[in-house]
Amino acid sequence: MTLHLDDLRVRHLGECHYDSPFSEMLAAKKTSPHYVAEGDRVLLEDTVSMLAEHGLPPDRLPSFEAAGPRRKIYFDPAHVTAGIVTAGGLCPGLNDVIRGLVQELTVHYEVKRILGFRNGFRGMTAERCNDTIELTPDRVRDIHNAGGTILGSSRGAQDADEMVDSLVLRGINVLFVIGGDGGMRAATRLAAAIRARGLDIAVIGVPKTIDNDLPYTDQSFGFQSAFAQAANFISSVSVEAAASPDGIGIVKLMGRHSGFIACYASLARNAADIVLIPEVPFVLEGPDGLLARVERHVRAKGFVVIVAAEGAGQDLLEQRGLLEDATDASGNAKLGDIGALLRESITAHLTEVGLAPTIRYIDPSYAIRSVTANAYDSVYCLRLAHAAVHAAMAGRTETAVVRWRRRFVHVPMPLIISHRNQVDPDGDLWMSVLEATGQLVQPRTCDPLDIDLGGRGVCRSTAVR
Ligand SMILES: Nc1ncnc2c1ncn2[C@@H]1O[C@H](COP(=O)(O)OP(=O)(O)O)[C@@H](O)[C@H]1O
Ligand SMILES: O=P(O)(O)OC[C@H]1O[C@](O)(COP(=O)(O)O)[C@@H](O)[C@@H]1O
Ligand SMILES: [Mg+2]
Repeated sequence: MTLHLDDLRVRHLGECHYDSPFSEMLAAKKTSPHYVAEGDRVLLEDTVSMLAEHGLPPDRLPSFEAAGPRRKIYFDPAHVTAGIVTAGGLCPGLNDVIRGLVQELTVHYEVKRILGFRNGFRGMTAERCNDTIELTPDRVRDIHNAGGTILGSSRGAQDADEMVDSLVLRGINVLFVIGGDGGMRAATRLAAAIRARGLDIAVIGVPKTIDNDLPYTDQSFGFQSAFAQAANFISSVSVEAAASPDGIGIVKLMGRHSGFIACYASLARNAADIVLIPEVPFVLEGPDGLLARVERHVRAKGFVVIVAAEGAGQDLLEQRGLLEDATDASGNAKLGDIGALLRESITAHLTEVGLAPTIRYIDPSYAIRSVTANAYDSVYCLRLAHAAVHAAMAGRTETAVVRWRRRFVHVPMPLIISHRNQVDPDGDLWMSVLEATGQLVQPRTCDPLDIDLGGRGVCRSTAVR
């Protein structure tokens, strides 16, 4: 999709007339390698060839508005009531973002009232109209020490008009939505309903996804903490598989349509022989199939470690009638169990060829996303929260704050949901995975002499990858 400068312009509620608390501090600031001045923009693309292809002068090149404080703001902070909602699956760092929003709103902008909606958008329905928590600096002081979200979260559709009523009822004029693709879709619809009624309410999104499936953002917050946790399970399964005769280690990791967690967790340990992701189809049978590859690994080095994203191989499950055509409350596809299919088909195949496999299968599931944010993600969450507050106070709306090529920028919300971020099979991440696992080459079988000498471990070097 080719984007033009105008596609990347964010919506404003109106002119900014109030002095911001940062006015003086910003007066002398200019763009530098470490700062983007408020009037400057950040390029969408970063290679010479992509930029040259546009054939445009620099000020017409597709670019994002820089995030950060403005000298003038739209809202009078004394008249702001802010709302915060967390939607969709959990992700490390949700509490860090909530805490950062509350601290920035109160400390610098001196906003007096902040309400957190309970249990996602559900808390914004007429039925649950009192489902809010008053958020104060005291209330949020220690919340980053726990995973999850103090507000709760949920899936399932809500009526946009009902949610607008709920905002009006509470006098909320600034709403922060921390959510994934579904949450950003809901926020976009909500913002459209607000616009249709001519209301002065800013809606700012902070994209959240452990799957890293939202575009126009560097790795989303919490992703690093989640894949670090996932990597621990790969280590466990590797140890188990290596210590078992004909050991088969399988780890199934979250990632519905995008295999980023599987890729990064595998690279973090560099212990996987095979990584399976939704973006790269594979077959089970035949000389190039997964089963033959697994057999070669087992014969070559005595064991094999497989990391599968939960969305991998769904076509194989469908062919076998193992896929129910169902969705969750938010309309997300319910997946078939690729881990079970691998476990069963590998056991059957290896038994048939005369091996005696020991299967070690781990599905850490929620254990990777319920953890607290690591230090890196905590910093990231805090800076996103600051950017979100600045954007809202400056009257931006239907806008997400993201980090793009290491700069914090504003992205129009419709772009964030325009497509899904996926691992590019032609990209350098997948190339790194192929290099690390050796999936490009066939595993070499051991020298018969090695085997005679009893060394199942003899070939456990990179030489047999
Ligand atoms: N297409 C949509 N239009 C409006 N609201 C949506 C849409 N998709 C999801 N939502 C709402 O957003 C919330 C979170 O969505 P969900 O897909 O469960 O998680 P996530 O935000 O993590 O992707 C749910 O309450 C859901 O109803
Ligand atoms: O929380 P649920 O409903 O069990 O869904 C699990 C799904 O949530 C995720 O963790 C994240 O999905 P969302 O970003 O849509 O919330 C997926 O990796 C996983 O498939
Ligand atoms: Mg989602």
